Parts: sequence; structure tokens; C-alpha cells
Amino acid sequence: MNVKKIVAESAVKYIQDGMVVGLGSGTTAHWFIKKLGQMVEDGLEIKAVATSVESEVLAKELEIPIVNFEEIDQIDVTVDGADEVDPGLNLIKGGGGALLREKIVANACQQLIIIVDETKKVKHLGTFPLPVEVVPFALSLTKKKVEELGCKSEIRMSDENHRYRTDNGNFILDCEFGNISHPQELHQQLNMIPGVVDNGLFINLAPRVLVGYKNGNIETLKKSE
Ligand SMILES: O=C(CO)[C@H](O)[C@H](O)COP(=O)(O)O
Repeated sequence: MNVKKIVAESAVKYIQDGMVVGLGSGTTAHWFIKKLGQMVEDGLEIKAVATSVESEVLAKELEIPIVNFEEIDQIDVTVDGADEVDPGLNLIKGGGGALLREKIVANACQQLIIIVDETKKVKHLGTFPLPVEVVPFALSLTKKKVEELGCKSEIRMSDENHRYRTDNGNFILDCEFGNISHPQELHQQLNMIPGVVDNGLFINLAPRVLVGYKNGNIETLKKSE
């Protein structure tokens, strides 16, 4: 059973004609985009904003109309994956390297839907190394400053000889903090470091989280407002 596909496809119930939809990135979001493509072929009328070049390419192949921020007033719903979800519905994202655009889109939308399989649910964020996007200039200094916050970090690689570059031309530091007990504080401390563009902590965004289980069940999590 493909749990990622099942949970991704269940998210289309939040999409209606006339909406502007934020398209997430990663293998779970991939299945959502594919399903949305089928619905567009069947007559659904939407516009979409993509959070990565990869998602944009897929959406265009499926003839989902892609627009940029200058052409829209708001994003109605964004559907995206995550690497970890804690009980407060705070997230780690950026395993696929798209964290900056994902965070911009997540903050700009009316409703954020996160689609994950059960392996992504954790008691505390931090087992998954936290991705931190940094500018190439003074990389070693920025890396040192990030590590002073209490982690070991690795520069993400595309292959043996090449550093991974984000869609924005930056590098990613994958940071092992262990249990992140104060995500809000760490988020702020990281983003205060000159050279850090953003980090993969998605805090207090009040998402609706759809969790897919191996037995085919889907759980919906939402914090009461
Ligand atoms: O944040 C992301 C990409 O930057 C992804 O949403 C996250 O890595 C989850 O990916 P997947 O659905 O492939 O497990």
C-alpha cells in the first residue's frame, strides 16, 4: 500500500473551483499534484503557485495553470508534506531543500494542509536533521555560528563532488540538534545569524495535518483555535 499516495489524494477534498492552490514539494506532494492534474483535466478550474522548480515542472506537464505571486491576491489552500510533525503541529520541513519557498507560501495562504505518513509523527522535533538554508558567501563562518547554537552540521551534497544548491542558489546545512525543546526560540536564534536565509522549523502555522496509516486509515489533526 502506498500510504503517501493515499493521504495525498485525500487532500483534494479541500480544493474547489476558483481557488488559488499552493503546491508543496517532495514525494508526498508529488502525488497530490498528480491527482490535481487529473481533476484539472476533468474540468476543475484553479490556479496554482509552486514551491519548487520540480513541482512547477510537474504541474506544467499536467497542464495545471501556474501563476506567480504578482498575479494573485492570496493563496486559498496549500498542500505540502513535512519531515516531522510534533503534538503541537509544529513541523520540520526542507528535506527536499524547498523550505524557503515552502515557508513563504505557507505563510501567505489561508489554509495550510500538511500530508504525511505515520512515520513523520514525533514527540519532539529534531531527530530529522534540521535543514538551514544559507547563502554561499562566508559559508564556513555561518556554519560555525549555527553550530554555536548546539548542533553538528553537514553541508548537503548533490553527489560526491557537488554541494546541493537550492532553487534560490543557496546551500543547505543539515543540523543535528537532537531533541528541539524550544522550537520557537531556536527558529529565531537561527534566523538572526547573518548568512542564514531561513530554517526548516515551521512554527505556529496552525496547519491541518492529514496522517496516513499503513492500514489505510487517515487521521486529521488540527489545533483548536
Ligand atoms: O519539506 C519538504 C521539501 O523541502 C518536503 O515536504 C518534506 O521533505 C517531505 O518530503 P516527502 O513527502 O518526500 O517525505
